[in-house]
This record gives sequence, structure tokens and C-alpha cells, in this order.
Amino acid sequence: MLAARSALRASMRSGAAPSSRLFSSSAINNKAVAVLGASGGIGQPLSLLLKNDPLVTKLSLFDIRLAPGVAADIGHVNTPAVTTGYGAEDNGLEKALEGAELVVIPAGVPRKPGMTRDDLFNTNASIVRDLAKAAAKVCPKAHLLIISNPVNSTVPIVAEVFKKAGVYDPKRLFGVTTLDVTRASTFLSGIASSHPAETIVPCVGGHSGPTIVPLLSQAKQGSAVKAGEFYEKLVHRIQYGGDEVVKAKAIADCLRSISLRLSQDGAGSATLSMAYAAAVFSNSLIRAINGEGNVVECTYVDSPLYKDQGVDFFSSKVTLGPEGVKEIHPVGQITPEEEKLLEACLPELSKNIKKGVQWVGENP
Ligand SMILES: NC(=O)c1ccc[n+]([C@@H]2O[C@H](COP(=O)([O-])OP(=O)(O)OC[C@H]3O[C@@H](n4cnc5c(N)ncnc54)[C@H](O)[C@@H]3O)[C@@H](O)[C@H]2O)c1
Ligand SMILES: O=C(O)C[C@H](O)C(=O)O
Repeated sequence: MLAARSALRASMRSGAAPSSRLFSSSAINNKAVAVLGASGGIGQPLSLLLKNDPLVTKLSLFDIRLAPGVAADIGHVNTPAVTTGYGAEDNGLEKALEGAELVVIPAGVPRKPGMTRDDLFNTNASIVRDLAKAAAKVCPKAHLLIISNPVNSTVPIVAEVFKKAGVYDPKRLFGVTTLDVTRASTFLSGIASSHPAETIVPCVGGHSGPTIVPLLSQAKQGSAVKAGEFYEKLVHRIQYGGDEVVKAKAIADCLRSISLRLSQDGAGSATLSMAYAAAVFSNSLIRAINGEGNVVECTYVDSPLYKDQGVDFFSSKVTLGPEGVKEIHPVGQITPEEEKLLEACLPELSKNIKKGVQWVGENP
């Protein structure tokens, strides 16, 4: 995360003052990235951040609405990535996936106030399944980065689609849980008065309230938070950071529209911080694929760690490499409080994974 952040900041800087070294590209450094759901709240800022990443040389933006316009706009940014937008017509999805090495998927509906991520399952499962089918056909060797919620279930759905197509490589499928790590870093650094980039809190488990397990004891600054009510509040804030944004956007939306329409629907969930987090993860993965060593991110992958407890996918620290997942790290030493959080996480995660696998079995 630390390495990724400084690389991303270097990318940002280079965007302002291009250095020929950063912008030079050899064959190995050419990276084609497709974003599916590119016109959405996450899709647009994420596409912009990817366009600003000098390691990305081709950017294909797909959405069922507005993608050519988004691509035309982003395409005017003077960085190397050649950017093209595709809609659903004229086989646009397959065209967007042609030659893609990374496929980032934020397509799907976001939460409204009062909903859990699992409430999105009925809508998003089929969206993700269909996009995964196209990727399995057109770019079966691409690395897939799944953002669409509920991540705990959508990642197993993608795995099943790829298995059915005979092209599943568990090393190339990632649930993007970077936002949990980003939030934990921000919240803890606010308490410890440390620099966020140096405040690294691994978050393991999955991506939903009770399945997000922040390991504060493994952060250098973790001792700034003593066990007890204060610790519990911080853990709760990290686990339910997504709800904080959904509620804040709902209030803002409500105030803005009070004279126009009395809407309680809200304006969705985290988009900008998510775009940042996904850009950090994408940059880390590309650097690892390009041969950089010691690139470690927390990510939700097909993992051996808790398979004996019916949990086939689990987020933990993962060393990334040229083939994607290089090494999955165990959770390591944790406190009794963290042990309790993990105990609560595992059965819920197992349920979410089974739900995805069963659904795609019945709805192939
Ligand atoms: N993993 C995480 O940490 C995390 C964080 C935030 C949001 N999310 C999830 O990301 C998803 C997107 O959130 P958002 O705020 O960007 O939503 P949004 O509604 O603003 O954007 C979604 C986009 O997906 C597009 N889309 C819908 N069906 C599609 C299809 N079949 N093919 C291609 N595009 C399609 C829509 O047209 C829209 O542009 C949600 O499911 C949300 O819960 C995940
Ligand atoms: O909270 C949500 O629904 C979106 C996302 O998963 C988040 O953590 O912000």
C-alpha cells in the first residue's frame, strides 16, 4: 500500500510535469486496461485516475450508457493511454475487452440508505456474471478486479463463470478491498497523529460490516488505541465506513432536493475514495506484473487460509507478482479482540460465498 501510494503520487506528479523516463514504455510495460461500468460514480473518476497512470497505455471504457462521451472527455488528458469508449451496441463489450490485461469491474447498482451490500445481490449478480462471461471468452488470461458489491459473493460468481468456461486461474481474480485499508489508515492516523501513508492497517476477511476485520495490532500506530470502548468505536467505524458515506450522501441529497422532491433515496455510496483505492490497487498489480518485487496489498482472493471452515475466498495480505497472486500471507499474530472479530467474520463470509456459488449454479 505504501509503495503503491508513492508510485501513484509519482504518477500524479508525472501527469503534471511529464518526465520522459516515467512515460517511456517498453513492450513489457504496455498495459491495456478495460473498465466495465466506466460511466458510473466510481467508473468516471477511476477511469480518469487510470488515464493519469503512466503505466497504463490503453484504456477501454465500457458502459451501457455514456461511455463514448466519458472516453472523449478523458481522452483529452495528455497522458499516453489511448482511450476508447464503447456502448452495448455493435458488440461494444467484446471490443472493449479485446487485448485487455486488466479488467476492472465497478458495474452495478450502489446501496441506498438502509440497505446492506447483500441487498444488491439480486441486481448485481447477473450484471457481474454476464460481464465475466464476456471476459472469459475474449480475454481469459486477463487479471480481473471486482469492485461491484456484494464483493463477498460477486468474486465467487466470477470464479464459477471462469471455471465453467474452463479458463479459471485463481491467481488472476481479485476482490478489491483496498478501500477498507485506505479508511483504516485514514481513521487511525487521525487518532495517532501519524502520516496516513505511514499508517498501514491490514484488513482481512471480506468486504461487508461484520466480515471486515481490521488488524490494528499489526499497525505501528495501533498502540495509540487502547482496548475498550475507544477501540470498539474505531473498529466499528472501519467496518461500517461505507454506511457513513451512504448516510452522508443521503443527507446531502435530501437537503439539496428538498424543494424539488422529497427523496430519501440518497446519492449512492462511496465513489471518489473507491476510485482512488481501485487506482492504487491497479497500479500495484501492474507494477508487480511488470516485475517489481515485494508489492503487497490486502485483497479478497481464492485462498487456502480458511477453506477447512468453508471459506474459499478470503482477503489477507497478498504478495503480487507477474502472474497475479504470488503469495498469500496468513493472518499472523492477532489479539483476542481480533480473534473474536475473525470468529464473527468466517461464518458470514462462508454464507456469502455459498450464496454466490449456488446462484450462479442455478442461473448459469
Ligand atoms: N468494493 C468496494 O469497496 C466498493 C466501494 C464502493 C462501491 N462499490 C460498488 O460498486 C458498484 C458501483 O457503484 P457506483 O457508485 O459506481 O454505481 P453507479 O450506479 O454510479 O455506476 C454503476 C455503473 O454501472 C453501469 N452498468 C450497469 N449495468 C451494467 C452492465 N451490464 N454493463 C456495464 N455497465 C453497467 C451503469 O450504467 C453505471 O454507469 C456498486 O455495486 C457499489 O456497491 C464497491
Ligand atoms: O458501502 C457501500 O455500499 C459501498 C462500498 O462497499 C464501501 O465500502 O464504501
